[in-house]
Amino acid sequence: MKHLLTIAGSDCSGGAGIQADLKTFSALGTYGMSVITAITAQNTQGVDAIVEIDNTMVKAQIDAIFKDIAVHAVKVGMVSNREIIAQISKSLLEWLPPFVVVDPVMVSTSGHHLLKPEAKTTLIEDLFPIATIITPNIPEAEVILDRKIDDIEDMEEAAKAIYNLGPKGVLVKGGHLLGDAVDVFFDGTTITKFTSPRIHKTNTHGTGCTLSSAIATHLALEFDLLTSIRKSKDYVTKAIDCGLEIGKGDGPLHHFHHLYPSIDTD
Ligand SMILES: Nc1ncnc2c1ncn2[C@@H]1O[C@H](COP(=O)(O)OP(=O)(O)OP(=O)(O)O)[C@@H](O)[C@H]1O
Ligand SMILES: Cc1ncc(CO)c(N)n1
Repeated sequence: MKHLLTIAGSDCSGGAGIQADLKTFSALGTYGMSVITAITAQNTQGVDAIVEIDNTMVKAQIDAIFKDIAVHAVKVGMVSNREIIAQISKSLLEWLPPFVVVDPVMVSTSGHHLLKPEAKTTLIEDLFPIATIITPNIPEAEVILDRKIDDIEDMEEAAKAIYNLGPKGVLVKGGHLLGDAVDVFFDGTTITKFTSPRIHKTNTHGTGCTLSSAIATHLALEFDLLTSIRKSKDYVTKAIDCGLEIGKGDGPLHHFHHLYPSIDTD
């Protein structure tokens, strides 16, 4: 049994954040654990309120887990502010989990800052260099690089430029473009594109959280990086396609363990 840890924010409506991560870990047959960095009051329509957790409590949660339980991979999501980011970086450098997937969550679809704008530099300097892979969506890649991304060629250039900020791999996600959902990966030598047909459904709340947790899970299950991305994209595509009609806005994904019977969980 592999043990997965998410360090992220709570989404009380269960579609994104910690809740999406834990559902993904379970659906893929692993044991999930969580360090909560912030509590959000949100639903399928938007974010109403955010409370950040004190960084000493973030440290205490991380230490409580690592001093007792082996962690086979970590996913980092919403990290809110500079103090929390610096603490996570310090703690991960101390405990050294084998894989760290960083989803640089910044602004919710409804326009709320899930990362304080002044914390962007700390995110880049403290977390990118310890990441096995980082998974920005197009708006996040634009903020990281301070440039526009309009097409797949721009995504390729962005993946290469973000790679120079220190992660071992960069996946620029194409959910925000039109046409097929194309994600672009760069590992320092080769660009690889992952394409799936765009699903015309509104239940896409939490796609990014789900993809990054699934990548962390497949890495823990000892798949290589490219296979982990491919299997994770397949998981997200199926989970969107399963179509849950929950809430009045952008609904959540359906995490279906019986779609993935082939994963050996011993
Ligand atoms: N309508 C869609 N049909 C098929 N795949 C999609 C669709 N929307 C997003 N994806 C895929 O879902 C994954 C997440 O990409 P996306 O760009 O939506 O991330 P995100 O914006 O971080 O997600 P979130 O909604 O959690 O903030 C990518 O693999 C992307 O290609
Ligand atoms: C807690 C949380 N993390 C990440 C996202 C981005 O999907 C969100 N909406 N909420």
